[in-house]
Amino acid sequence: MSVIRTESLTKRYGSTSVAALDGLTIDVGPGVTGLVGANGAGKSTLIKILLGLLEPTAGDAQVLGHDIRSDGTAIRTVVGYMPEHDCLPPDMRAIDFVVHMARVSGLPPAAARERAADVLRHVGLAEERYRLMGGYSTGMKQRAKLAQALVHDPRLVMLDEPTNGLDPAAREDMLALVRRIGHDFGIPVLVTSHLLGELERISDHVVVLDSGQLLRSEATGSFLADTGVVLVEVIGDRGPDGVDAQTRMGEALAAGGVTCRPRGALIEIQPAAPPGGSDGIPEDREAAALQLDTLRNLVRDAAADLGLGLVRVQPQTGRLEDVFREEVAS
Ligand SMILES: Nc1ncnc2c1ncn2[C@@H]1O[C@H](COP(=O)(O)OP(=O)(O)OP(=O)(O)O)[C@@H](O)[C@H]1O
Repeated sequence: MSVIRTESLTKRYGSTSVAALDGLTIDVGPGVTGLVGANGAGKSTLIKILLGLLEPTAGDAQVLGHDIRSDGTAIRTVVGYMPEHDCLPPDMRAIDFVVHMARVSGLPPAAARERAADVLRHVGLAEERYRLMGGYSTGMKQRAKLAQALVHDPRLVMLDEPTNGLDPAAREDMLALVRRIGHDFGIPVLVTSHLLGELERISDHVVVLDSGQLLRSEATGSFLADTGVVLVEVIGDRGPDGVDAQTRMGEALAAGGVTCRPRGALIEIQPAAPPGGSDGIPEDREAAALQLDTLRNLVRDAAADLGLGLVRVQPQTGRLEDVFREEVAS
């Protein structure tokens, strides 16, 4: 089921020749989707287009089945939006602001008050809801912005850099809240971050943008699992020539045709040559599992031949940040 679909979406601001979005085609489903990319990659531009707040230069998009060009109002009725920048009136109390936003969304007064108190409690502002927002910390402001995005029971929420300006503890709290929205409340979430690794723990799916273009769009699991690198650790005695266990094992693996190198106390095995992907990482999971099995057997036999203890043979899961860097560099 598609929550968001875009087709060759392009946006040029004014007469600039550089496109903020450049032929972007994505299909976003339910769950939490992380939209990541460096500053200026086009994340905010995409969100504003999806909300019908900004006209694309070319291309099409639908949000929950609504067309962005003709159904902007309908989209904003069913989508909760947390903007990147501070948009909170400093001389208003959070409770009044969130009630106001609920009323703007069409909730009657009593329901708006009840719902506002509920969402403020959910985001952790129960105690502070009667304080003026001008005196809030950045973390409290981000929570108030999140509360107003949730107050009208949206069917989808778009959160633009919700962790911006937060210290590590507040950042973790915010990420946990985002995960709850997607997983416990079952509301699809599109959440952006310029910190590439930040969303990998809470996202089901990741869309990576680079200079307005789609770099990758896939399930977070496959993103993180396909480095193809395997780490090996052995323990044991030095050889008769004084060579340590790690080096002996590395030499044995190399003699068996395995590309490897020391990494600290570990041995890092690079992905084998195809079958499969051009970089040696098989494209289908079955082939990858088979390749790993063969490698495990080879490693086990080499350790046994040398009389070494095998502490671990472990596929290295990648980090989104590394995948991104490698792809931008290539
Ligand atoms: N109103 C505007 N007028 C002209 N150029 C703009 C405007 N808004 C954004 N841009 C440019 O479009 C590109 C994409 O910007 P956008 O804000 O969408 O990126 P972003 O990924 O959200 O970055 P950030 O994380 O810094 O907000 C950038 O080069 C930016 O300078």
